Amino acid sequence: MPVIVAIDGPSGTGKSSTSKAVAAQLGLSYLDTGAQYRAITWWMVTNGIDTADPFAIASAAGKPEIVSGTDPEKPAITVDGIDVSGPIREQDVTSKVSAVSAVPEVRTRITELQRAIAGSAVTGIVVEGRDIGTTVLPDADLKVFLTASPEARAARRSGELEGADLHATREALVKRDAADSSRKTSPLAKADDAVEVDTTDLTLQQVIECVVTLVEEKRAGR
Ligand SMILES: Nc1ncnc2c1ncn2[C@@H]1O[C@H](COP(=O)(O)OP(=O)(O)O)[C@@H](O)[C@H]1O
Ligand SMILES: Nc1ccn([C@@H]2O[C@H](COP(=O)(O)OP(=O)(O)O)[C@@H](O)[C@H]2O)c(=O)n1
Repeated sequence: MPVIVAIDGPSGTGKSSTSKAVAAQLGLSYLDTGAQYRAITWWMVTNGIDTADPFAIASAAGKPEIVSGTDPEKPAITVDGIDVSGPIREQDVTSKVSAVSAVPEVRTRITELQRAIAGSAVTGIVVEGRDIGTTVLPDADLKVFLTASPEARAARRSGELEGADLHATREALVKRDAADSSRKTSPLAKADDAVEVDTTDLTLQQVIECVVTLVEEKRAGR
């Protein structure tokens, strides 16, 4: 039976790094759902859609064709055949993604894609995001909710960007968490049956081992 693992949590808690490593170690597929929301946001920006106008976003939501790779060793994402893995990480997209992903028509479209990808994973899949355990895959075999202090998350994120200001990074993270947690449609939230792991004082390796153990316990029926 394929194993379905949902990993949710705010930005910088270690979802992507942990999910990729767990999937690679256990021979599972991997899906970065944040990259899909970033990709649709990139398309809106590139096509001159006003990201502050939910009606404009809603009417364009069905237009871009988003294709996600599921190999944890080389995650890939294209929009209308264009590789957008670089551009979707740029500041402009990061600052607009919460507004775009709050639009119900966007979420319906992307959620359908996510369910189709998860349903076709032969050995199973690790899917990471904000609403995977609560909305996208409520019947997942294992749900993990990662947390970490805003200070630790900001330090991790600013470590990735040359010349990043720690204070500004922290403010931007907290603002995005608030927008993602307060939207009406499938907000960032811990599912009741998710295992919460606070990664503030854990190394990435410790978090990976913890999640691998949880998956193995589930597979063994414990
Ligand atoms: N437990 C950890 N301790 C220290 N650094 C970490 C830890 N987990 C992840 N990181 C680093 O923090 C950054 C953000 O991690 P990432 O997996 O992208 O988080 P998320 O997907 O939740 O935003 C990456 O540079 C990653 O290497
Ligand atoms: N399942 C998901 C995943 C991401 N998102 C949105 O996409 C944004 C970017 O997600 P991400 O996982 O790439 O963000 P980081 O953790 O990399 O900073 C989030 O801030 C949410 O607004 C969402 O709404 N639902």
